[in-house]
Amino acid sequence: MAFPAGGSDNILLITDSYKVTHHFQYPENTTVVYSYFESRGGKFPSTVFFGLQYILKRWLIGPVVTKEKIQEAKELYSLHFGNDYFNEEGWNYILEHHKGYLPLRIKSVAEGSLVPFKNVLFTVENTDPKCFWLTNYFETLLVQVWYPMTVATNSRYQKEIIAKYLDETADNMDGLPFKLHDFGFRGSSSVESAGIGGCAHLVNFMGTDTIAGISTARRYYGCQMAGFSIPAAEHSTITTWGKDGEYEAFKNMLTKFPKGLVACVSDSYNIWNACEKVWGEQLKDIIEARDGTLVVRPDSGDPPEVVVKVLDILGKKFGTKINSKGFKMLPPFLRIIQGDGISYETLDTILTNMKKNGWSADNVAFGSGGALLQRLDRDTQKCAFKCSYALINGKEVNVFKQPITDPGKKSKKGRLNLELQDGEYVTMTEGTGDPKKDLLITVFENGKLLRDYTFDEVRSNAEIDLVKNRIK
Ligand SMILES: O=C1OCCC/C1=C\Nc1ccccc1
Repeated sequence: MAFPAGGSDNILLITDSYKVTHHFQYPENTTVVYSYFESRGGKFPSTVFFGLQYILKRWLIGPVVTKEKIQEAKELYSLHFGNDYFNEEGWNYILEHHKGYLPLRIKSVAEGSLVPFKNVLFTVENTDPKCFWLTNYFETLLVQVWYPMTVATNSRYQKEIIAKYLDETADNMDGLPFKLHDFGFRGSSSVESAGIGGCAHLVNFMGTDTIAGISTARRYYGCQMAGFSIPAAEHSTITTWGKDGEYEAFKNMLTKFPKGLVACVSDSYNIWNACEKVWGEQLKDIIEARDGTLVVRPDSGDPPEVVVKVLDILGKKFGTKINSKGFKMLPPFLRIIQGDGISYETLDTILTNMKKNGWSADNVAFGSGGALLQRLDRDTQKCAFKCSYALINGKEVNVFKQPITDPGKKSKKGRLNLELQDGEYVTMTEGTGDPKKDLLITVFENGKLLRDYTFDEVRSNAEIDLVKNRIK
């Protein structure tokens, strides 16, 4: 998919106001500013690096600087500051000497990599000595990678929890890719965010209702179909049949979708009655004869209790079998999806209660919305972008901050490499790294994308090694 050369967006406006004044503030004869991005720590010990490619393709590749954009920015910043701070000369230089392509080099760890915090994830430096001021101009945009990275990370750690319970209570792991379904489109702050976050979740899973995420994977990661869904009811398609019409509504679901998977929200009035009487008696024969699987969806109540109670009722009505790990399984034509109150924090409580009551994790899939795509911020993984090196008057300077008021905010010094030593990631600082061992790959240089990851590659890099992770 060719990308519009710079598109219609004005990249000169995609920054923080104060950065427009920073070209005045560096030392005289600064010719290189080199900065890096890291997770300093936070909720999860490692981070799935993902989403830089989206930002590069969406905003930075091609001749993104034009005469018109310079003019628009000049006018806007003059009004915004009430003064003439805009670096017109600097941007005209990029237009004239680089034909509007950004003279930057960005090196990053492979997308999908799981990297422990406090390791360099990507670096940015100017490739033209006159454009020292450009490196940090794009901090604002590049640091937004915190979002896809954090969604991919949060989603991945939920995958590890589910994998653990499947390992302990299921015959195999085959169902894992479809165990956490994205319900988060409506709870996202924008269609663009849903696309980015929805795509990030699909690094780890194959089930989603967030179509925007599918579109993002198609357009930015070359993946024709990154996720799948099935016919499913919502409350309106049940409640429009009336309080006394739930049997008709449910029967209609089974009639209109006679084969394959079909999900039906069952808590509109009384889920215990729905499971016991409607699914368990009135529609029992159709369900048992059906060439497919009915997925019952609770959507209220205390999740650990509700899931087990629904399993118990359906198990009593339809029977159960004990699997190879000694846990109960519903018949193959019956499953549950719990799409309410699901998050990294609550998954374990539900799965442990199921296990305590003898139920295999394989009976249930989960849906997650706001917690999956929205209840995160840049601080969740403490993402930061800092200058660590500069060339001033031809002299190399290792640049750093070390606030007396927060040692945790100390930044790394010098040029950085990311290396594997005894299977562990190590960040080499102050230029001590071996370039031949550097895992930071040049993905962007002078407006060109040098490495285009496929979604399959990203997924492969992010794969959970179930043997390595086999939780004892
Ligand atoms: O029940 C289901 O079974 C599996 C397919 C999706 C699904 C429900 N989707 C959904 C989307 C957005 C908000 C709430 C639910």
